[in-house]
Amino acid sequence: MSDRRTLNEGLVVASHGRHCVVESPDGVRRICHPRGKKSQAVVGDRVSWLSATPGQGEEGTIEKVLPRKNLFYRQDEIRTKSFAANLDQVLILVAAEPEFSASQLSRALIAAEAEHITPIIGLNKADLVDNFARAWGRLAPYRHMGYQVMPLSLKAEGTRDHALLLELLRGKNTLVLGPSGAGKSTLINLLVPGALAETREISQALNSGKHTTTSTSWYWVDAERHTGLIDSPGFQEFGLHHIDPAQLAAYMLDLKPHVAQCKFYNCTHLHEPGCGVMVAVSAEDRPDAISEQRYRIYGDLFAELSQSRY
Ligand SMILES: Nc1nc2c(ncn2[C@@H]2O[C@H](COP(=O)(O)OP(=O)(O)OP(=O)(O)O)[C@@H](O)[C@H]2O)c(=O)[nH]1
Ligand SMILES: [Zn+2]
Repeated sequence: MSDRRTLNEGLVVASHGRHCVVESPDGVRRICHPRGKKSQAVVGDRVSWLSATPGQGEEGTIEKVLPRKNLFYRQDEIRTKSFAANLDQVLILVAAEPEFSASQLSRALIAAEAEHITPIIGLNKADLVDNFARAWGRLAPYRHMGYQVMPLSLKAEGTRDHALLLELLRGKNTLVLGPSGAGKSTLINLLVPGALAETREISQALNSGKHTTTSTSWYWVDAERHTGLIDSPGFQEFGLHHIDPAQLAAYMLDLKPHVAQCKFYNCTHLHEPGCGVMVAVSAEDRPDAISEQRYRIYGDLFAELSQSRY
């Protein structure tokens, strides 16, 4: 008997450990299993999949992952990498409180720059006036280096933030990242009401009985399925193991323009004479000065990434 199953295309909308949920162009979702190492897919991947052989129910197998535009790397726990593919932008959500970590924020921005994904920073809880002002001040270096920083008040009555966010996201695939308590769930519930509860149920059903780890999930904001929102846990440990320390300064947009001034082409910007980066640190008379804190983050990351190479 010949195998008359046909190859289909689909989008990976969730990953639960070994298996994925693949959505067909008609919107039907089914569980698919990767055939081998080469067909290990992540959320956002376009894949070719085969419908199930008799006896396997409605499930399918992933035969091939189609070429990716980009792949967003980060590290959840030690050694556990997780990613999303084919992103247009990353919305990094922080809040007036709890106080955000500049180091975590910088790591997320570097990961995005390394894959040519546009980052946007959202600062939530504008209603907490004093803390908001402080957090807004702490974001000054990021505004100066050209990032869009959006003030948000996601819990407030009214539709202002909703409309602004819809405009920002329209027609794009956006990964939402943020530390615990920043308002990620609030944001997703605002844009895709009911989605999170549904995901939790599916995840529990798939992992019946087992400890359910939250996983990366894709949501459609619009009925036409043009605007994708990807929710991904794990902002705390942001591993950048894939980044070459020699490239680090190029991914930090406040350091980048100064690198060209360095005397040595392989300058590490840590101790070399004639370093263009070092002279710009805290050079308050200059509009393109690098803040002490950002330079410290650079030094810490450089050491961390250099160590993981050996
Ligand atoms: N004051 C204020 N509180 C907000 C705002 N938006 C969200 N919150 C509150 O902040 C808390 C955290 O919001 P969540 O949406 O659960 O945050 P999260 O990022 O999903 O956090 P995790 O579930 O821990 O990952 C909740 O108590 C929200 O009600 C806001 O604009 N202002
Ligand atoms: Zn230098």
